[in-house]
Amino acid sequence: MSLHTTRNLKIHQPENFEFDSIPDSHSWDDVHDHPSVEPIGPDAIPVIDLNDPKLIAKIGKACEEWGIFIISNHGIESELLNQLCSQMHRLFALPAEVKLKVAKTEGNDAGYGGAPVSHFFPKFSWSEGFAIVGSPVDHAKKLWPDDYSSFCEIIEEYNKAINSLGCRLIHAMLLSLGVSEEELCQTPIGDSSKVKTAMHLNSYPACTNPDWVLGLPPHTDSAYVAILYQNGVPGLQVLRCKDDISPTRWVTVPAVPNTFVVNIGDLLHVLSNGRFHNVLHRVTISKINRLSCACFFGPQADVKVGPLSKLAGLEQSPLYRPVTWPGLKKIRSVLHDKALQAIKIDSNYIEG
Ligand SMILES: O=C(O)CCC(=O)C(=O)O
Ligand SMILES: [Fe+2]
Repeated sequence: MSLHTTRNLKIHQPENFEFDSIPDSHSWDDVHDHPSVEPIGPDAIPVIDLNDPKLIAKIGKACEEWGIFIISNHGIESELLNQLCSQMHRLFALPAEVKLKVAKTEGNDAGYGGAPVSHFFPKFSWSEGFAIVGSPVDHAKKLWPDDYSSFCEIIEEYNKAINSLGCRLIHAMLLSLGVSEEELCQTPIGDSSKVKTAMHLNSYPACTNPDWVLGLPPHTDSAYVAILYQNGVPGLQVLRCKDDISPTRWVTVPAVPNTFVVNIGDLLHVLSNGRFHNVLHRVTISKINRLSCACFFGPQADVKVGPLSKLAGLEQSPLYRPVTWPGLKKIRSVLHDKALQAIKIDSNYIEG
């Protein structure tokens, strides 16, 4: 088995997902640290219709209580989603040596490899990924020298559609926090020209014995918000902490056709002064190949994000120091899940 373990490419060659038995390198000890439960009863993940007249209130409640929700009636054509899915199949079906031509390199977030979060864990994830930041054309030319344009066209079309959906959702989230329509454009997050996206295509190969493998280990996302398309195969789980009814558990997010999953990342948790829940999530594996496309929305590199002054006013003091998106990613690359702790107003952490 050939393992690629350079800093940005913690991944093994894709053809080697066909193991006779799960090797120790891919077998996680703590997959069953908490029970996995179905999304029913009090654990039913909110489903929000974007045409709902009570949209703002429902989104605000879901962001506070769950940090994740499913959206329907989003207006993105199912034909475009099918085409995106076909392009993802086409990409991940390429021979390993072709995909490795576009492997991520030091200091470059774009390209083929594992998720950045993988480096904190001793085991390998059962997944491969391809990150797109800006145009994918240079990478696509290396992958399909004679036919790269169909991939780029679909990615571009999807990017446009998901961007306007993302900005619409961010606006609704800000309105739910009490920011007025007039104030929206004055905040960097409310000004859609200042919102930046990154797209992660993920493939989670089928596994005959999936009980002790993980597609992605537990993590929060650094961005404001992520919008996830999944190919009809469930796998994503979110952590719900112990409450009056149940112990701490992993709730499986359903894969409802023609919907997207929206989850809150660290930067919206900071901006909302801790009101919105940056939900911890992971990906489990099944006997069916799963594909997903996660689009992350965050501020331009030079924008500092701190608690909205409206929320961190007289009644509640600000909890966090302002931070840029690259700044937060850098702190996460050192401190992993303690990064937000480090930017708390009362922390002594000094950025290196
Ligand atoms: O594939 C998924 O369901 C989730 C992906 C994810 O969490 C990520 O890319 O950060
Ligand atoms: Fe994530």
